[in-house]
Amino acid sequence: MTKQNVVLSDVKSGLAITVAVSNSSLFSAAVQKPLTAPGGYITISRSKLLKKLETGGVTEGRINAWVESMRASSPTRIRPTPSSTQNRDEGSWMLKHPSALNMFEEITNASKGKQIVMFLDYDGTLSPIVEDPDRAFMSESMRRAVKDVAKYFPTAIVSGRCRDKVYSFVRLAELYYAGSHGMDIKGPTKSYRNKKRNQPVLFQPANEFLPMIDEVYKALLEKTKSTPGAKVENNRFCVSVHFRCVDEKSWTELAEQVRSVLKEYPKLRLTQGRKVLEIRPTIKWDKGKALEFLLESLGFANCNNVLPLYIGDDRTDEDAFKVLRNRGQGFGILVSKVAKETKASYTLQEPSEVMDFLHRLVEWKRMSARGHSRV
Ligand SMILES: O=P(O)(O)OC[C@H]1O[C@H](O[C@H]2O[C@H](CO)[C@@H](O)[C@H](O)[C@H]2O)[C@H](O)[C@@H](O)[C@@H]1O
Repeated sequence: MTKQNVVLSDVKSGLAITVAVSNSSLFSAAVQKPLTAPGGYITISRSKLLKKLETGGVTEGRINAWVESMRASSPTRIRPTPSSTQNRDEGSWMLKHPSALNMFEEITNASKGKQIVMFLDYDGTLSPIVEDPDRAFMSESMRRAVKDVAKYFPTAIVSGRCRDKVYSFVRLAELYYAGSHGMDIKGPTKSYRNKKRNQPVLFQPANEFLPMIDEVYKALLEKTKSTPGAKVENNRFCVSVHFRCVDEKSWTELAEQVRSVLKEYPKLRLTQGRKVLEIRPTIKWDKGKALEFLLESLGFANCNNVLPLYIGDDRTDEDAFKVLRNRGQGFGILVSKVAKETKASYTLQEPSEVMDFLHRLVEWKRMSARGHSRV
């Protein structure tokens, strides 16, 4: 048996991550050739995974910097008419990160002889950003586009949300789902082609943090209830504290409330998203690791015959863009209307452009399949 693939289980002990299940049997659902991977084992040591990324303590300075960066991107600060300097900066940014629609041929050319694997973030990528996180629905047309993509390419949703929640929005059983920033991974429950039900995959490296996350969720609910508009969302292996509906004047106060709760939990850390602070375990696991895990489990460990495409709009998606850059494989595509520091290669402006891109990919695949059948 080779050590080629990582297959890690949702074992009760949480982090004893060695699994005796053949990779190909776990991931056969939406996978096409050449995805018949040999089974394999890899053990990731508990200590390596649990190595803290930083001390759990979040400094006041750091919190203030996050609040400042949220303010900088808030509509009250963005000037409606960009100055010439801004125009120039946006122009050079677009040269560095051109539109994935304009570069479509380059992308498909790079995929010659390779299997495209599609990774999609949810909020701000498949659904537009809205005020109420519980109402971030995906349009029917976007659902159809994703469904079509998954007919041709293994497709995963990689989200900061709780896996069940993101599944309830997407509702496509043929996809892979990596919820809680990749800390909760499940394979397709339905094969698109033969509708056969498969054994779901589970990988939950932060299992032992569940009681702590639950506790901190309750503490945050209590602590922030005095701040109008604040919303605390339980994402199972992480917690989000939303600033979007809070008066900007109270952002520092809300951030301070978060910090005061967090200082009791040195094993948890904070990251920042779009008007949200996210609390998660200090394990070395993020969306980038989830991407690698899925690629390896699909049989693409150390392979040249794969082209991963990852589309996302958030800071947390940068971990995945970085992995693709470091591998020198595939492309990160950032969804953004404004210039941002990013490791992505290309950009799309908004979810409607993401849908156009998915449509073009399906159309291109159909055309090339027809072309081949004529030869
Ligand atoms: O990784 P993602 O799928 O992008 O999830 C990241 C966070 O997305 C959600 O919050 C964001 O979208 C909300 C709905 O549009 C919006 O109200 C909020 O301001 C955004 O930050 C989700 O609610 C969070 O739990 C996720 O962590």
